[in-house]
Amino acid sequence: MEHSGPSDFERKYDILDVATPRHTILSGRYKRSFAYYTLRERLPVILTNIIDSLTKEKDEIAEKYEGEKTREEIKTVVGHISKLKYQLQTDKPFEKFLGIEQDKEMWNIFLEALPAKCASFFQSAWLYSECYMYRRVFSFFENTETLRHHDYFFKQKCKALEINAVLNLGKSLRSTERDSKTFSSLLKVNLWGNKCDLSIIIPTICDPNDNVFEHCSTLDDHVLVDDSSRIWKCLDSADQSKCITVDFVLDNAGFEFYTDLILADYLLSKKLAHKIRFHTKPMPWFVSDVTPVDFHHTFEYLEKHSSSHLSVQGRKWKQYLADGFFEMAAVNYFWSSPYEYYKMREVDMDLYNYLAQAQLVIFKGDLNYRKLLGDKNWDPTEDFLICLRGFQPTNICTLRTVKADLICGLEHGKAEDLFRQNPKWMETGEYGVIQFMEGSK
Ligand SMILES: O=P(O)(O)OC[C@@]1(O)O[C@H](CO)[C@@H](O)[C@@H]1O
Ligand SMILES: [Mn+2]
Repeated sequence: MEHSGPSDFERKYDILDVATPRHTILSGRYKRSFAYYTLRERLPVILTNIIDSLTKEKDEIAEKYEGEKTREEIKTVVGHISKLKYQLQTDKPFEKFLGIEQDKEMWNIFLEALPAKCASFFQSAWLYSECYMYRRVFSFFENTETLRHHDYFFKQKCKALEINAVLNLGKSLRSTERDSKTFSSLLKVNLWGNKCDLSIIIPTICDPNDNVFEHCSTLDDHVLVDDSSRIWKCLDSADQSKCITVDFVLDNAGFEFYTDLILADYLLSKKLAHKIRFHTKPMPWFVSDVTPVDFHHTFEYLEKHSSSHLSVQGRKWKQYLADGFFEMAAVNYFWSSPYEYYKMREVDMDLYNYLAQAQLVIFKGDLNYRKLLGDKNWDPTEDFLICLRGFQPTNICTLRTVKADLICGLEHGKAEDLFRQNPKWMETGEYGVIQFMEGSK
């Protein structure tokens, strides 16, 4: 096929018809990157879907909030989102936050520090553009009078909870032993729970007919790094005379969060931990991420479920919350900032020290992985320690299905094999990693 020259868009916005060069920050500048595809194709659709849901549900929303005033504000917000979509599609520069955003100082300091030539959607690091878009959308709602608490992703997150896979998993949980093999199986169920991410709808293990445990064991050759045994040792050998805390930096609501609760329950019931702390997002984030409302809604949903498997779990976990064995950590805006985690000490030392109290911090999902590594096209065999660039508050691990084109810690030749099988293997969620790093003493 004759190679067609650069399109007007590529010429106008200086897009290079290449994949992301090795050791380079992921960016929409590289046409053959997942960043470009996300910015060009996926994010405009996500913005359009928000506009559509606001338009279709305006009567229901007006009813829920303040009638005519809310209708007017929906119109205003739709206008803002339409303008944001235009800015995204024409590579406009990021704008400072000028409203009542609680974290606007942190965001404006970040935006001011960006070199002007890298401060627009396609010229910036993909991570910054994507975080900026979701943060900007929420600012339109938080600067209204009647829509400040409206979660425009809530219905989709509820659908991700009300699926048979939750019931299937609840039923398929056998009596679980306190051993590394069972622990590893539960880590893998949790890992594959991350495939259920609403920002990209892919054939997932949320198939209602799946027996999740059996399905997961067939995927073992898709776990590209498996540090399960090191994670087990980190917990199994912990000093039981101390209060052993495990933190979950959560990702997606729905089935994935249910698998987090299953794993958390196992850690408590087998005395691998005495307290579990959950970190949520302070606003609707990347479509599926858990907010405090989603967190509590999940417990209510389970408790009221017609299946005794789920209602017993819901009651037990609500009691864990009441008794302090489960704790939802205080909302922290760092989790909806654009900052990579190696910058946490500089930006929020209190959070870094808070995480340091835990025996283990479990980072869930792909966006957390991108922030751990810093959205850089590392050599796939690069050591996880190098990529973390000093972010070692305590022992950490990541449970991540591969949904973005960056990875580290692979055996030599593995990435090349996978690219030969499918050049898009890093975008499908078909592969995953369970990576561990000791905390720095
Ligand atoms: O953090 P999650 O929910 O696992 O995945 C989030 C995410 O990977 O989904 C999209 C597909 O890659 C990206 O835009 C974004 O980083
Ligand atoms: Mn997510």
